[in-house]
Amino acid sequence: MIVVNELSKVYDDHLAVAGVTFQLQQGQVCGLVGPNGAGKTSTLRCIAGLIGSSDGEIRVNDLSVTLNSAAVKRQIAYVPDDPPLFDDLTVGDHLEFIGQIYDIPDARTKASYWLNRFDLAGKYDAGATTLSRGMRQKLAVCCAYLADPKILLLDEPLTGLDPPAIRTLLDSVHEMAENGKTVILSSHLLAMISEVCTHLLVMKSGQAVYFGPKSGLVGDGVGAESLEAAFFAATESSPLEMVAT
Ligand SMILES: Nc1ncnc2c1ncn2[C@@H]1O[C@H](COP(=O)(O)OP(=O)(O)OP(=O)(O)O)[C@@H](O)[C@H]1O
Repeated sequence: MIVVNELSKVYDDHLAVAGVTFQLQQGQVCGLVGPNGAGKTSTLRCIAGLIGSSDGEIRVNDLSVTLNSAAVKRQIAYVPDDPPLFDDLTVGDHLEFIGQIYDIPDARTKASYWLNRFDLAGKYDAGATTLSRGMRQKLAVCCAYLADPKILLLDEPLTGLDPPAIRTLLDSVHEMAENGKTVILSSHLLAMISEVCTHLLVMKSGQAVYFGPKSGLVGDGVGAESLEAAFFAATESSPLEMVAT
């Protein structure tokens, strides 16, 4: 479970995240959307404990990200939009490394499973620097899945993926949620993420202009036929009008 309460992040004198509040339970998938510079990555990095928040509180399964940083990090996998792989390691080395540091039983078998699903098995011995952008993204997702975290933070994971990999990613996110994990998925590819999200957090200029179930923003009776239409409606209206209660 993730509880974010009045989160703010200031860089120098720039307010990147301005009092964002939301909660997610086990098994929920939250689509994090908003225009460029809205504060999505900053929010994810604060939750992952990679950068400090300037104000507010973040709790992960009842642990404070600030006070219990190490314990929280063990429960979270964060996949950034430009995964920082180790240049000197192969694809297989990356997964073996994750298997060792997280002490994962049957790590090799599980790694093979994810490599096969993401069509990366043929690259097992390839060096990280020889991978295409999409392959790097797939390897980072495989590493995150292998670590078997309770919480997955995926920052624009679809960027650079081919259509089969996008399908695999979306299917796997759905499966992760069914297995009780909490997932936050940031993306500009609204139509694609819409199918897997149970919740939406729409950000604009650092503020949450909507947080709530997807059904509160998209679908019958709420005015928006698609997440794209809802996105434009939410990001073009006043923040306070759209925050769910
Ligand atoms: N390290 C930093 N130092 C200073 N300003 C930063 C830093 N990182 C982000 N910002 C600023 O904070 C704001 C939010 O950036 P952030 O990367 O969180 O947005 P985003 O919603 O993820 O954007 P995008 O959709 O383009 O990836 C932007 O104005 C950005 O310029």
